[in-house]
Amino acid sequence: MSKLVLVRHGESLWNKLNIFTGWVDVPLSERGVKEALEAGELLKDYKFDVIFTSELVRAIQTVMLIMSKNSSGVPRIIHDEGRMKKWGEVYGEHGKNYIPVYKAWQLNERYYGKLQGWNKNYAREVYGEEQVLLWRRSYDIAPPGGESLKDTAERTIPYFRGKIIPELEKGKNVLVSAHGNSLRSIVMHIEGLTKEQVLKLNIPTGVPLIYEYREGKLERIGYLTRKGFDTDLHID
Ligand SMILES: O=C(O)[C@H](O)COP(=O)(O)O
Repeated sequence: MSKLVLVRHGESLWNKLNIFTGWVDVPLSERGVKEALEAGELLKDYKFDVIFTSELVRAIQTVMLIMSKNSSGVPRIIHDEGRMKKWGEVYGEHGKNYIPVYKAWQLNERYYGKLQGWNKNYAREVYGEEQVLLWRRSYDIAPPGGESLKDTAERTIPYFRGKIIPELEKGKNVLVSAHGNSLRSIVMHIEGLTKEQVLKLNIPTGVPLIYEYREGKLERIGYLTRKGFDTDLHID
């Protein structure tokens, strides 16, 4: 049996300012750093064999802060090409003692198009509460020039099935660091949620969501909190 741990990055500087972020590459806020360290504390005895993160710095920071508390090994970013790949090779015994970290644009946040950089309250004033909620939470309504959750799923799910599931099948424990909406699309897929249910699914920042992989199936264990497991997905 292997484990899958999904984590949404800690609060970013633009989450704090309530600004649509999408693919804008902004870092964690101080609170986000604390959230990531706290997630690391909760996960400190988990053994990870492989790590996946989006290419955005807030997800990379989160996973590295988590791993700074973890004793399973040293995370090492795997680069695909050029000098970064060649000159980053490791020789000798430490060549084996690391946890590979794969960065994938497919796990990036939903592309928010023309809304990137807009304050969410200002967007509500201009377009109305209901419209903005549909852009943020509906399954197939895309924000202007951006991706709907369905569009996002068209890149996250093939990656999840093609790269992440095979690691679980090999018996590896996997940590994935990504974003509110890229994770909503993955959780929708794992849990078989309907379009109506996904509208109400909000994934909290920095709280690990744990699954166990058994006989080809992912079984939810729950959100790992200081008080133990919260088994509810909180679709209200
Ligand atoms: O991209 C963003 O602004 C956030 O990461 C997620 O935003 P949302 O909660 O509006 O989908």
